[in-house]
Amino acid sequence: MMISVENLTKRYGAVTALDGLTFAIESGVVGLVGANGAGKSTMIKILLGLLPATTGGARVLGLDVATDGPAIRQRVGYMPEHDCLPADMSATEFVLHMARMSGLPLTAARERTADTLRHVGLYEERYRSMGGYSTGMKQRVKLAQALVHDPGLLLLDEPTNGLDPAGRDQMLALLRRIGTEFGIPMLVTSHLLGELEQVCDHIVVVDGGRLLRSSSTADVTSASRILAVEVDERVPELGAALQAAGLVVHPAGRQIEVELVDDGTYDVVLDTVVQLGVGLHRLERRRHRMAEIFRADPTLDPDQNDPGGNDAGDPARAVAAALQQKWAQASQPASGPATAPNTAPNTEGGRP
Ligand SMILES: Nc1ncnc2c1ncn2[C@@H]1O[C@H](COP(=O)(O)OP(=O)(O)OP(=O)(O)O)[C@@H](O)[C@H]1O
Repeated sequence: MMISVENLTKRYGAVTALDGLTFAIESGVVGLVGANGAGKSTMIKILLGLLPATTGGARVLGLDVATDGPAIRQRVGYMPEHDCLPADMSATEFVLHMARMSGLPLTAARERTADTLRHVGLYEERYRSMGGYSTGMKQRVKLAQALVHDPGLLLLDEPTNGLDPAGRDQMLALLRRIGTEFGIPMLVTSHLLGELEQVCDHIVVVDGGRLLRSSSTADVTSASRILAVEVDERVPELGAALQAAGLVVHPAGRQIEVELVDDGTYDVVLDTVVQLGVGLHRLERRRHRMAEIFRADPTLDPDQNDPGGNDAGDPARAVAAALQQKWAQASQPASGPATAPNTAPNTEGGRP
């Protein structure tokens, strides 16, 4: 078991940062998502054995956070949220220092430092002082120092914090590679659900210190009650014809999205396509995208709350009840066949 948390509560005086959380994660890339102040950093510090829980407990890689903190920190790589890099050191000096601190002998530490800096894409700049680094480069040094001792688990606190959209995408791609190619399990925190959806196998959502949901990404992004229809031509005419046939349709670029009423909806779409004489490329139930679950309510939309792709505007705190309802709606199994005949594979899955 990678992480198990049992009835975990953490209070700072009158502030309850974590409130009776229970969840367990076997392995893989796990996202811990919540608005700023939801308790994510507190959770990571408890998992590292750096901060005692008020009540309840947790185990990391089978070790008890209350008693095995040093052993956990030896086996786990930690990337802190805030800037913590000495400006006058180079990436090589710093990462080498951290490798030595974790107990690696000098030759092995030198080799691991060079390899790790290459993996995170910092090889060229490795001898420059970090004071001159961009935010993206600093985030990659922080990731490198977490990776350098070949940990059994990575705990990454807001690795995309402060990055522009391109920098975010690069960091997410890097994390995905570390998770899949190197097979290192990790817990990644973010206040942006949409970006965690891209890299995580499992998502844990916290709000105001309480657990809203812990489930696999595939469960959350279960099939929606929307049919995606793609034809080779005459898209607007098909939309109008489907509307005339009594269906609710939404144009979506070169596709049309049709609200699924029942199994008969498939027949109406197929008949209409045949009548128009156009070629059908795709007809299938679309999967939910996580960010979409928030979209109906702008205060819960992570992208709208973070329009510039940076943390200038903190997202509004999620409203627990509304959020829970949206999760529930999104994961309701819809009836009817998952795909219609003659459908192409669903190639979605990237960013909305
Ligand atoms: N040392 C502390 N003393 C008092 N309150 C604290 C302390 N650390 C955190 N808190 C409070 O606990 C709550 C959870 O904070 P935490 O930093 O864990 O949240 P977070 O989800 O990581 O948010 P952020 O991304 O902004 O760091 C917040 O209300 C915060 O103000």
